[in-house]
Amino acid sequence: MDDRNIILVGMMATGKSTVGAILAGELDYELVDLDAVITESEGRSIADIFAQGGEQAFREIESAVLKRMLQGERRVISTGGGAVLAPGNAEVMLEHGFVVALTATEEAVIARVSGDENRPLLAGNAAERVRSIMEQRREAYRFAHCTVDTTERSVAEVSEYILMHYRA
Ligand SMILES: Nc1ncnc2c1ncn2[C@@H]1O[C@H](COP(=O)(O)OP(=O)(O)OP(=O)(O)O)[C@@H](O)[C@H]1O
Ligand SMILES: O=C(O)C1=C[C@@H](O)[C@@H](O)[C@H](O)C1
Ligand SMILES: [Mg+2]
Repeated sequence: MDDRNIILVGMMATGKSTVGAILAGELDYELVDLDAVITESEGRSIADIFAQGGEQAFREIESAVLKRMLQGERRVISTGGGAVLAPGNAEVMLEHGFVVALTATEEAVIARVSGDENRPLLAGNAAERVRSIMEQRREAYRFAHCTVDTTERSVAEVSEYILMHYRA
């Protein structure tokens, strides 16, 4: 058994936060939810950061917090859906832990985000936005050490699958 961090990446609503909490409990690792750390350290919501500084400002904060959180071990780090986008972030994640990409079909993502108002990038027609973002990010999560499709799996099954690969 090693002490490597586990880093979860993937599109919005693929279950990074939910599965991260289960993994951290199973391994007795520290849970780091990047969106939550950003909100707490900034003292404002993600929606406010986007509204006040635009997506670019959010990405700069996100990259700085990510790099800070990777300086440690025995952590499960649930990243935000776009944390893989800034240049260099994928490399730094691969260097500091076991990176797992969670995927789901467009239909599953749309169903899971319906009624949730907390995602500024989905403002307007959420289904259309999900389709367009998934198209743009088609390649963005491929760098991970391991990929798990969450569409037909419960969060418990996803966690178990990740643990099996992490321990292998
Ligand atoms: N495997 C799954 N099966 C069914 N529902 C799921 C699954 N994984 C997550 N969900 C549900 O989808 C919603 C979003 O999950 P969660 O917040 O964990 O996603 P996320 O990847 O952290 O999203 P974000 O990138 O926006 O932070 C929650 O309601 C959660 O219960
Ligand atoms: O996919 C994205 O770009 C985002 C996902 C969320 O986790 C938040 O980090 C934010 O809403 C942006
Ligand atoms: Mg999350």
